[in-house]
Amino acid sequence: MSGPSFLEKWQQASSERQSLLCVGLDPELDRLPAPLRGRGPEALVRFCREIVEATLPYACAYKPNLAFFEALGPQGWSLLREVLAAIPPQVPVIADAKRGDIGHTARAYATAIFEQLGCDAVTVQPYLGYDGVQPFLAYHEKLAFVLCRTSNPGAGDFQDLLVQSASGEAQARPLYLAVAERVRQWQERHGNCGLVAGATYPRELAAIRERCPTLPLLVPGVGAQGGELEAAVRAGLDEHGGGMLIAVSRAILYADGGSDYALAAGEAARRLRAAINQARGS
Ligand SMILES: O=C(O)c1cc(=O)[nH]c(=O)n1[C@@H]1O[C@H](COP(=O)(O)O)[C@@H](O)[C@H]1O
Repeated sequence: MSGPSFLEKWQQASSERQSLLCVGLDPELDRLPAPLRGRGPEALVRFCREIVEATLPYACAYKPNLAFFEALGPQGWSLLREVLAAIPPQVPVIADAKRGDIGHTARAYATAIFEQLGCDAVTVQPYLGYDGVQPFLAYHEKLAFVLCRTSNPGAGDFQDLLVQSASGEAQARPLYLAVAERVRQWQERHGNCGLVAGATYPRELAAIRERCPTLPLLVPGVGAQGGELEAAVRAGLDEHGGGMLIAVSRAILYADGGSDYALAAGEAARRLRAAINQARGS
């Protein structure tokens, strides 16, 4: 029998901790705090585990970005597993992997992330269309966050291009809104979709929320990327004052570069949760 779904874990963790904060785990060897620097990959695992312990009271989810573990070489995957083992099973984990490929390759990616790593959700890109995402959605208890309007400076290069459906029925709209509309249709069929929308673009985030009133939104870009927290929260909330995860990595991980790093990370997470809740009006 399978355990609780991503949605069940997220709702439980979010309401228990009164939190929409998702802590991003993006560790880099040369950014480790002074007491751990130069002590090898095991120090990186220790760092992540201490960050998890310190932020746990304030987090509704964790989001390790696989790139930072893959960058460690052949050991990366097992180091990631050691980090994941420190996250209590009732707290959901989103593998930030930004996968997407032709169907049978996407199936292999989904197996790796959901069955081998045991993560509860994943980030995917929609460029290949439905059959590139469907293998992830086939895991009913998991969730796929589809990139919609990303947080980076080049986000608009493609995502803002105006597109029209081949039949010409719908009005031309930016590609990111066409993605949002399509993912809303996938959601009706599968029930386990979400969207990624950057906090750095609150206007676009609001347009996505308007078209997708009930889809879970994963919202990175607050902190190191300069996204304005209050504007993002207001733009992304659903009608129940939730429905989003504000994902923050560096502003928590590197809140202090000295020996107080874990304490400082916990304090940064506590403040972020409070600021998010203030913007929610709760
Ligand atoms: O999918 C993501 O999480 C993501 C999408 C996006 O549009 N922008 C974005 O920054 N991210 C990820 O979110 C994290 C942001 O990290 P910080 O800027 O340090 O909080 C990184 O792991 C990014 O890869």
